[in-house]
Amino acid sequence: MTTRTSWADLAANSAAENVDVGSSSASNGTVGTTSAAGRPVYVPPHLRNRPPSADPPAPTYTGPASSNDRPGYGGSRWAAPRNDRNDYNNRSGYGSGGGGGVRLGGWGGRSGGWDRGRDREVNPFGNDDAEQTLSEQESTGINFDAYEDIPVETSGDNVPPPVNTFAEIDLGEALNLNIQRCKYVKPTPVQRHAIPISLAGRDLMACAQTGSGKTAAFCFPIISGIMRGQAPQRPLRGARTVYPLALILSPTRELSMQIHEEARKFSYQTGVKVVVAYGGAPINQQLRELERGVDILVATPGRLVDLLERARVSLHMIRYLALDEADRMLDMGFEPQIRKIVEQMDMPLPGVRQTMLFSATFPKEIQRLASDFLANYIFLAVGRVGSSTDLIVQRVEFVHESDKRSHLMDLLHAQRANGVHGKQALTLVFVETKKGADSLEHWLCMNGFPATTIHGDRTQQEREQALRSFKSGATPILVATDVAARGLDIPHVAHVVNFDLPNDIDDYVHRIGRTGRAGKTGLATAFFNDNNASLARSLVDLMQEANQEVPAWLTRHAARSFGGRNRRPGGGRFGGRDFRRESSFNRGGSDYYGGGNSAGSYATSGGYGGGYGAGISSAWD
Ligand SMILES: Nc1ncnc2c1ncn2[C@@H]1O[C@H](COP(=O)(O)OP(=O)(O)OP(=O)(O)O)[C@@H](O)[C@H]1O
Repeated sequence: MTTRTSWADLAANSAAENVDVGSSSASNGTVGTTSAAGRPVYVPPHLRNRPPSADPPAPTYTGPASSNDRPGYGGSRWAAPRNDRNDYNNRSGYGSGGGGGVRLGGWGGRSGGWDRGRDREVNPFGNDDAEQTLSEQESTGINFDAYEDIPVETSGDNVPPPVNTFAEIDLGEALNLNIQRCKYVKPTPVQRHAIPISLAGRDLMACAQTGSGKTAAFCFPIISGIMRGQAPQRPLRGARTVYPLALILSPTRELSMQIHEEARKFSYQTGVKVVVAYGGAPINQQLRELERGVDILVATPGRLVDLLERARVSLHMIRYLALDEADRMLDMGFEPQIRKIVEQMDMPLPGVRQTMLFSATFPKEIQRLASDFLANYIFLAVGRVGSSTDLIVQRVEFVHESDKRSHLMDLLHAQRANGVHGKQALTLVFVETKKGADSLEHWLCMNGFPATTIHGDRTQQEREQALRSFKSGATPILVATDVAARGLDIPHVAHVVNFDLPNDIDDYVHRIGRTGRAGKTGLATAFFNDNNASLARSLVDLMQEANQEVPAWLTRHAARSFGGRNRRPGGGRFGGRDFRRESSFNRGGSDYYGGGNSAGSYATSGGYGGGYGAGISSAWD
């Protein structure tokens, strides 16, 4: 099913909502797990990790459900099934089919902040008065029209319909208030589709443009699900083992920190506690934070494996698993660690937990791997790199290796002369190696352009300091390796320069996506030479899709090149398309993408109507 979506149309529907649209530039949360995140009040060990005392008594969650408990489409896995949409007020928890009206009652598990009798919850919005926050914050005015006509494609079995407004979805009052505090007036296209899918309890593989709000798309259903679910009874395995209910994995420390900051804002005063754990920072501090209680754990894979091996974290109670930048998490480097976490520890199986995979790119071979983690999932594709919107102007210039520095200098001088290089206009320069990053930074500084670097050889403290200095505009040029290519949401990045182009077109997509975010425009310049020949064809394809001007010399390069890994026929307007379309599922000849009903034949021929990963994999073996 392909639907056309107009954000402009949605503007009319959001009249009932009274705040202006804006990005979350209100962000001023603390970075990492500093003690400022909450002033601890002593809690005896036997009372730790217990649901807050104000919670109503609730039925016990007794660990992974039996196969009979696995819900099909239409109900959350973690709440009592709800047949009558009117009786939710009588229940302490309920499943949501998504798409209902605003409901204020029926939230069984939690209400209010997690600080009750324990830690004090620091206001991540930096302002204790919510009303004041709403009225006083300056609107940053996301350009919703920019997303008009964005192509959306969904496939899978019984896809829940999208929503037009947050008000249509029953996320819970406390979360709705935080959405307002973030100044999110209406859902972005990926949120319109992904949130109802997740609220319906479905597994999801979602591929949506950079900067289009994927973080909220997976955070909202998780927070909402934990809020409405039953208060868990964590096993008493060891006083020091903690049992998060949701796990969000991301490939880099900085991205984990950013997701943590966002999730803390979304979960403010909901009773849901978010903790982050990542490498390079003192583990003891993170352990202390975990001991104070955790519902949602945001982590990088390496640090999480460490915590699991020390038996300080158990995944036994995981109800929600989200992988951000999922294609990166499953590529060569990370896959063994991810498999260990997801398949070899004590995490509930696919179909028992709910799994959500998000990225702006989803190569088919990675989809194949990823589907091991999913059960009867829905594939969602929403646009690609500002594709139909031209949010990012892409320029490619032929620059010999030896001329790159002087060429960069020319660009920066021109920028300065044109006034683009003001305090708020930041330039992100991608290079291939850590050594190259240091040496370019040094050279820029020597030539009067304040720059800093972020790469894997710097200490975590240095990395964080560099990012802070760049974000604040104190050092308006950041020279980075691919460690900064994914996920980082830095307002005011006006220009991304690919000083060294990556070998993979998907990496290019993520890099240039550091600008032109949330409806804003940006510029991406790439230095191309003969060393980048293998990228030529996919670069031309991508630029054409995005209505960019392609230089004739690049088209000639593309005509000469053979494509290889980077040629992705059929990718079309999206960063990926459901690989099941071309797999053995199609052998029966049924077009299960035509609509919800045809999925029946898909399920039958594919043999996983029951919604289990094993069925999926056997179908292509
Ligand atoms: N509904 C909304 N209304 C306004 N702004 C939003 C909305 N949802 C998200 N945003 C803002 O859009 C920006 C980009 O969001 P986010 O970082 O989640 O993008 P992403 O899709 O994860 O990008 P990437 O692919 O680069 O990781 C953030 O500043 C976020 O606060």
